[in-house]
Amino acid sequence: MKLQGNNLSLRFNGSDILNNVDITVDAGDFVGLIGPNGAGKTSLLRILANLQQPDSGTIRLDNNNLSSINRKQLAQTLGYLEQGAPAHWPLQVRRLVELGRLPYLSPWGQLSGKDKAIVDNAMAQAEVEHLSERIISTLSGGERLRVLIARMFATEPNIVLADEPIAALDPYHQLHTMELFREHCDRGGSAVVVMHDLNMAARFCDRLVLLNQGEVACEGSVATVLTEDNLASVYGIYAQLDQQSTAGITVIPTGRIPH
Ligand SMILES: Nc1ncnc2c1ncn2[C@@H]1O[C@H](COP(=O)(O)OP(=O)(O)OP(=O)(O)O)[C@@H](O)[C@H]1O
Repeated sequence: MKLQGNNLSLRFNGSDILNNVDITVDAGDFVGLIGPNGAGKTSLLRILANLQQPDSGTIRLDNNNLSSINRKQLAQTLGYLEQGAPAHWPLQVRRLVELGRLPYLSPWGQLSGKDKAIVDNAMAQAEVEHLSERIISTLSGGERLRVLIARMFATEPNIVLADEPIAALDPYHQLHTMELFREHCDRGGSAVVVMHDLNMAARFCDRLVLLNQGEVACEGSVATVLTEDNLASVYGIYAQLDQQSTAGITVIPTGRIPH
């Protein structure tokens, strides 16, 4: 599926949060959405997820306007992981992951054997089966995040939109989570993932979109976007780039540029 946002603009209290942003996500694409704090990444992701209406611009899913697609179909197609992975109710972990099947159930419908197998699989993929009986509010931040990743994948969405999914994870689970997104895209799905870890973005993403002050400062391949000039002008840092690293391009921030 193809998700395409054109000329997206958003204003809050008279300030431009997003200004004529274009973004295209094709089937199989793993897009890293990067940029400094306050650049507009979460705002853009929420617009793509149909959780926030832009002040202007259009979003199309396979050439259909997002607003013309029924909510159930949209809920089956778009998976969204909120920043900070909040859990609003003290639910048992397994029940929470089962909520990922809601977009497929009729009102008061029960989970089928197939639904339960998909939930089992999502929990196994995210390595959270051992937490199954726990109450979500008693989990650590990283554990809760992995449960919410399981819930997102339990929906079997075609397009996943994840806001800083690895920020609270240890290195093992960072790699594991990035591999889950990568595998999802290699199976023909697609992902837009907001990240501050430029090295992980460089290693796993096909393309990067660099936002700065609500505008796309640069987009394209990792090598196109992660340049010393872009890191200086957008992040305000000096950085060494290692192009020969076995992990792809690695970025070593070496200092702040005084402003
Ligand atoms: N409801 C709101 N009212 C007013 N301003 C808002 C609102 N939501 C976001 N903003 C502002 O919009 C700008 C972009 O916010 P956004 O959360 O999209 O940034 P971000 O790139 O995701 O940042 P971070 O990396 O810190 O998470 C920020 O300056 C923020 O303060």
